[in-house]
Amino acid sequence: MPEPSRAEGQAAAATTPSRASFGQRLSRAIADQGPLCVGIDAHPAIMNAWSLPRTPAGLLRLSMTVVEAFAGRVAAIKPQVAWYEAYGSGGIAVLEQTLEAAREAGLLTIADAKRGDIGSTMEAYAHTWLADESPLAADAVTLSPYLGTGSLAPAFELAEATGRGTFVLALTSNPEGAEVQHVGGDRSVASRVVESVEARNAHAALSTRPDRDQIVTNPHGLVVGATVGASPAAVGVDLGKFTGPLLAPGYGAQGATARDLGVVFSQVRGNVVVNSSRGILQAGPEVGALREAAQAATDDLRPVLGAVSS
Ligand SMILES: O=c1ccn([C@@H]2O[C@H](COP(=O)(O)O)[C@@H](O)[C@H]2O)c(=O)[nH]1
Repeated sequence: MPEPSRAEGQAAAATTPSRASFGQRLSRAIADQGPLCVGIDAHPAIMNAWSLPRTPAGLLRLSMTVVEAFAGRVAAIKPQVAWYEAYGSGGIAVLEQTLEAAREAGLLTIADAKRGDIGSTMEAYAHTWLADESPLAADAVTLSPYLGTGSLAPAFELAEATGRGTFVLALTSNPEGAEVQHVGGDRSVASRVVESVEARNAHAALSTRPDRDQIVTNPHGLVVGATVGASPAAVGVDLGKFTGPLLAPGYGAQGATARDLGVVFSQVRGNVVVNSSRGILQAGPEVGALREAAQAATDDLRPVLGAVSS
């Protein structure tokens, strides 16, 4: 691996062809395709339902079918990195191929890697997911702030330098998340994470609020589960004031509905991307059936989360 450093980010900025920021690209994709993000989760139940072997070849078939089915039809795809790592080096090679195929198809990718470590190690994670020359570069990566949001700085810097994005776990969709994220009441752990990510967006200084076309340009987003109900306000998180994109897992297989999303994101329009993995993939393996499932989800979500015209 080439030496990752702060200088690398600056060098990358100098060589990256000028393109819209991740926030802009995602916001436009949501406006054009709707708020759905299809997750690639090679869960055994899905592999079995698709009659795929649980091998790198099966994983490749699943992944390429998702890219073929959804390029130009959903806002983004979110490969769950854990299911690629589960196959060792063969799985990582498939992830590289998947990210490349999505890039060529013009489909935005969010690598769900949930990385977070001390700053020096974070430089390596940042390089892996966010450097132009990395075979695993995605449009954005999910990050865990458990070692302190400041420790994620190498990823924030490289994302800003290369026009990519980050999504930091704030209020996750699993019920156990509350035991850590809600601590502190209206000055909760989650609210402090949100504050730090917002400060980083202000530092990136692309914009302070959606412009009149509801385009959110800032690169750093949050993961806020579709299942969290009215808890953001209760723990001091005002999503209406947040200026980056929001990634909402939990719709579909985890039980959250469009109505639930309307509660969580009542103050937010236009910059929420909603993940559904098993809920969509269970319609496969036929491309037509997958597209129908995605269209039904998009039609369900658009009235609740679509951009408002100004
Ligand atoms: O808070 C979180 C953060 C990430 N996830 C991930 O999203 C998908 C959800 O899959 P479904 O099949 O739609 O339930 C999965 O990769 C999770 O690791 C999450 O669910 N909640």
